Amino acid sequence: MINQPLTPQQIQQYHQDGYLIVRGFLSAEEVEKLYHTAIEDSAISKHAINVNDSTGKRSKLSLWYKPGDDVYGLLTRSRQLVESVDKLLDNPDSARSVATVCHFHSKLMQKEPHVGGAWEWHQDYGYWYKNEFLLPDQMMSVMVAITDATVENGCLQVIKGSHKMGRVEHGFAGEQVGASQRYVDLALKTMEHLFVELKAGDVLFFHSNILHRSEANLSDKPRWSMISCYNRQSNIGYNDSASSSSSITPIDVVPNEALLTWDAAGLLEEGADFLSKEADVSLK
Ligand SMILES: O=C(O)CCC(=O)C(=O)O
Ligand SMILES: [Fe+2]
Repeated sequence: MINQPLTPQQIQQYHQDGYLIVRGFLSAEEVEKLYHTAIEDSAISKHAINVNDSTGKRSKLSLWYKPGDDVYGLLTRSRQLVESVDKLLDNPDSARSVATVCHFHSKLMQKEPHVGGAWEWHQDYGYWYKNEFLLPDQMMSVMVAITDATVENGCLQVIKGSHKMGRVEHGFAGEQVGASQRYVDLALKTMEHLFVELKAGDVLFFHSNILHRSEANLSDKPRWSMISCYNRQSNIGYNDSASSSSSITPIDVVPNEALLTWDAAGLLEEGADFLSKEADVSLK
């Protein structure tokens, strides 16, 4: 894992564009460990949820709230990741800073070859608004590429700078929540539409209000990624009961080397708070 703070230029770029790519964030050895766990840990497949897109293609994801001592938990809790997030989130109380970064949830996105479905244009805050979080600048997502993500296998797409629009109206699109097509079309008149291709080990930080989508995976290659969502402790989700308050519990930060050197646990079979589809208020 790289071991250096984000630069002022990177921070400025995030605020301007609504996203920031950090290439080579993870080493090949770290990516290998994450990939093998994704394939081998039975908790991941056991708790996978299928989400259909509007054409009936199926995306698989496993979502959990409390980050544990498994390799994914150690990554989301790593000093490098948490300090980077801290630099990017709005901070009402600069004195406390890193100690106020919380983990809302993480999900392992499994876009399988030929099967993995598309995601409609949306803002993550389109979902989270329904959880009654009030402050979108205190929330963000971090996508870690576990495999290469390309145009062919359905990489993420963003509308650069669209986070500055604030929250856009969302409605249902199949089993997903989608942003108002009218506002997406208007945004695309002046803002740049970009395909975010990532190499395994690259990391994409993105604002909760940036408009993003992805296409189905029509290729022979899997597109796996982990998306971790972070929140500042001061931002209370008043309708966030499902997450047993993980979103306002400061992260127990671990050293960067924990991912490779600690004796990682499995993703807990029993008692781990994986999401079931029925429990998600933002999908209702
Ligand atoms: O994995 C993707 O392509 C997008 C998923 C996404 O945006 C989400 O789950 O909020
Ligand atoms: Fe999203």
